[in-house]
Amino acid sequence: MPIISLKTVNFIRSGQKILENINWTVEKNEHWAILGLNGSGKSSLLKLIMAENWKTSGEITVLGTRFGLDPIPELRAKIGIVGSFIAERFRPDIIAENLVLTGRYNSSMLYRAFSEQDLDVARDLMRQIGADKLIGRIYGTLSQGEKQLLLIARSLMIAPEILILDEATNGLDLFAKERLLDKLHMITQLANGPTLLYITHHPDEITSDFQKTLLLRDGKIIDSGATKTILTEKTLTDFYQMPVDVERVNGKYFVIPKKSDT
Ligand SMILES: Nc1ncnc2c1ncn2[C@@H]1O[C@H](COP(=O)(O)OP(=O)(O)OP(=O)(O)O)[C@@H](O)[C@H]1O
Repeated sequence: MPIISLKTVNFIRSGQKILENINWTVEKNEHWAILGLNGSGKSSLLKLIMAENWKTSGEITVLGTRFGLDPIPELRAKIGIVGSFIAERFRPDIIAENLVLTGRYNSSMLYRAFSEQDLDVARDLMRQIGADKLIGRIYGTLSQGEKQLLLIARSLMIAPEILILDEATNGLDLFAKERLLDKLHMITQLANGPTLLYITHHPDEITSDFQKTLLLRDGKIIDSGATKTILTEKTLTDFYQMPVDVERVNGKYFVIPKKSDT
């Protein structure tokens, strides 16, 4: 049974069709990249899956929860999210491991009493993903890359079944980006690790960890399937509606707009 199923889903706001006729299924441990230009509906799609947006019509089932029929709060506790709209929710003076611990309560502050043992669990998680140097650091003083790493540790606090990364490499330099992709690779190797949904503008970030890719344009799925059949010159030229070349270097896909002769 798929862990995510969307059938003829539409999402309309302010009279605008933001997502139209979305049909998509995700199987457990099938990691997906979602590629689209600005405003194509990528964030709206992930917010639908997390029930932060509510569908206008169609059927959505995520981890066995049928939207509109089953309770949603338990579902949210099974989905981890990393993205700038989460990063902005924390006070700059929060200590790194305390921020990681907030993941357990799906909140941006620690409202409840917590013990040193609780913080040890958070610290262990930070060590597991190679963020040990951040233990004891103040969130507001961290670099973009360090903040992203912390948010990944936070999202793993609940051992999520689905981990959504929304433009997680925003603001990262070349090497920090590579380290983050390596961390994601580590996560795909975890026993009982989450299924990843990786939202990006950049095809070169779609590593071999992402077996499937979905192309979104103007709120519609233009194509989806095995990454190697999607990230081709023909499919991407149709998708971008601009001629592009696709080059593979060290297993990465680089998409280069073709220059016109004039
Ligand atoms: N609640 C809303 N009301 C009105 N319009 C909305 C709403 N939410 C999203 N939109 C519009 O829907 C479109 C898709 O937005 P969305 O944020 O999903 O795109 P995106 O692909 O994530 O873009 P980006 O790559 O720029 O982050 C945009 O034109 C946006 O302005």
